[in-house]
Formats: sequence, C-alpha cells, structure tokens
Amino acid sequence: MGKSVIVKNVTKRYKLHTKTSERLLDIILPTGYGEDFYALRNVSFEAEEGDVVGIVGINGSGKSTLSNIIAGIVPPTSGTVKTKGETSLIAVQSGLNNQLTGRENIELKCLMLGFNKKQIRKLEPEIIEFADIGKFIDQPVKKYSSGMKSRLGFGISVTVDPDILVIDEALSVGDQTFADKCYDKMNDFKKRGKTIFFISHSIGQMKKFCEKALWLEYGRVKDYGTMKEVMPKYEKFLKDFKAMSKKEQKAYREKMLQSQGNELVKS
Ligand SMILES: Nc1ncnc2c1ncn2[C@@H]1O[C@H](COP(=O)(O)OP(=O)(O)OP(=O)(O)O)[C@@H](O)[C@H]1O
Repeated sequence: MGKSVIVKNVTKRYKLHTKTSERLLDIILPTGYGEDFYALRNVSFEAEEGDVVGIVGINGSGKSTLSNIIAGIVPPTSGTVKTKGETSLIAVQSGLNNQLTGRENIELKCLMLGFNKKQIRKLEPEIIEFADIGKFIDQPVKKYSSGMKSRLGFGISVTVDPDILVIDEALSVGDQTFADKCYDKMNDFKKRGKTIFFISHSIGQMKKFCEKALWLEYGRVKDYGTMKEVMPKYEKFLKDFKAMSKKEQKAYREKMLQSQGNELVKS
C-alpha cells in the first residue's frame, strides 16, 4: 500500500469582518481587509491507500475546512496537499449548484471531473437510481431538502468512483435505509483499497467505520493514530469539555485560539 494523501504544513487563514464596510472592502481590494483568523495551523499528516480516517474535533476545529482542502475545493493559504488520484467530496453543504436541476448538476459535476458526454450518459441513470429522489431530479436543487441534496451528492460522488472520498456530515441527514446503502458503498470502497475521510458528529458512526482518527483542536492536529489509541483520549476530552460551564468553554476556546496567533477570537 502506498501513500495516497500527504498533507504538509497546511495553514488556512480567513479574514474576519466586524463591519460591513470591511467585508465590502475585502471583496474589492485584493490585499484583504479584516482581521486574520487561522482555521488551520501547520496541519501535517499522511494517509495510506485503504485508510479510513475519521476527522474529529469540537465545533470550529477546522474539520470542514480541512475536508474542503483535501478535496481541492478550497486552496490552503500555505502548505501543500498531495493526493494520488481523483478526490470527491460529499458534504451536506455540497458543491451542488442551487439554481440548476439535479440532472444538470450531475452533468456539470461530471464534466468538471473530465468525463465526456457519452460517459456521462452512461453514469447518469446509475446516479439517479442511487439518489432515488423521483421527479425532484428535474427540479432546481434549491427546492431540495438537505436529505435530498445529500442523496444526490452521495450518488454522484460514489458513482464517479474516485480514489479518495471525503464525507463531511453527509450521513447525518436522511433516513436509515439510505445511510445503510451509503455504508455498503463505503465498505465496497474500503475493500478496493480507496482512501476515505469521514466526518460525523456521531462517535458511534465513527467507531463503526473508521480505523484511524485525526483529532483537530482549533486548527491544530492534537493527535493522529488508530481509533483505539486516539478515541479514548478524545472522548475523555469531550466529557471534560462538556462538563465546563459556557464561560469556561469560551475562555478555553479563546486561550487555544490566542495561543495560535489569533487576535480576534470573541464568539
Ligand atoms: N469562509 C470563512 N470565513 C471566515 N471564517 C471561516 C470560514 N469558514 C470557516 N471559518 C471559521 O474557521 C473555523 C473552522 O471552521 P470549520 O467549519 O472548518 O470547523 P468544523 O470543525 O467543521 O466545525 P463544525 O463542527 O461546527 O462544523 C471556525 O471558527 C469558522 O468560524
């Protein structure tokens, strides 16, 4: 088994705006207006082919930012991501275009992945069958429920058969039958030596499915190893964190963020 993903010193800096004028200036001026906010700071790790890595961390730790960077949707501010093969992201806030219909989204996504018209005609029925959203396939995506979006996003991502699959909370919406169907597909991917990154608020789901865990804490890698090594430590942290008062949690967050060079950290 070779390396399939190598993430080296990835940092992601966003601009935070406290005033509308700052936000507008940031759009107009390329230098960027607003306060720097580091969503990821020097994140490095490697994954092998066939690894199923759960990304864990409390809200705002940078899990979605990292998923988007691995999938090549968002560029890192600095650092590098090397991937072997095609990567596909499935997220609740999926990369679907709201104005286009489901069918048009299938075409667009497949074209972006480099498929030709003939190949798309072959893939389309398979995706539609997997998504199983009936007549909604010809409706604009803005009319979909989050479950429907997830079904379509999942359908597209697994049918195009990527080498690396990134699943961000996509199984938290929708019913159990659909989730089971997705697990079957994911298990099939796993058996075929593909790499999967999985984010879920359900620790049960993570434990059931992942072999490795990457624990992010406010933008930094707190731990990376097997589920067995990392999860007991993470669960202990979660328990302690939840036992804190809101004020203590806020102070903890501010202390952590400040230690990473963030100045504007008030929630
Ligand atoms: N486009 C953006 N502009 C500014 N800040 C952002 C942007 N996207 C994310 N952030 C900030 O970066 C931090 C990490 O966000 P991210 O969504 O990656 O975390 P997460 O671990 O996925 O959180 P959650 O569990 O709540 O989904 C958060 O503090 C968030 O507010």
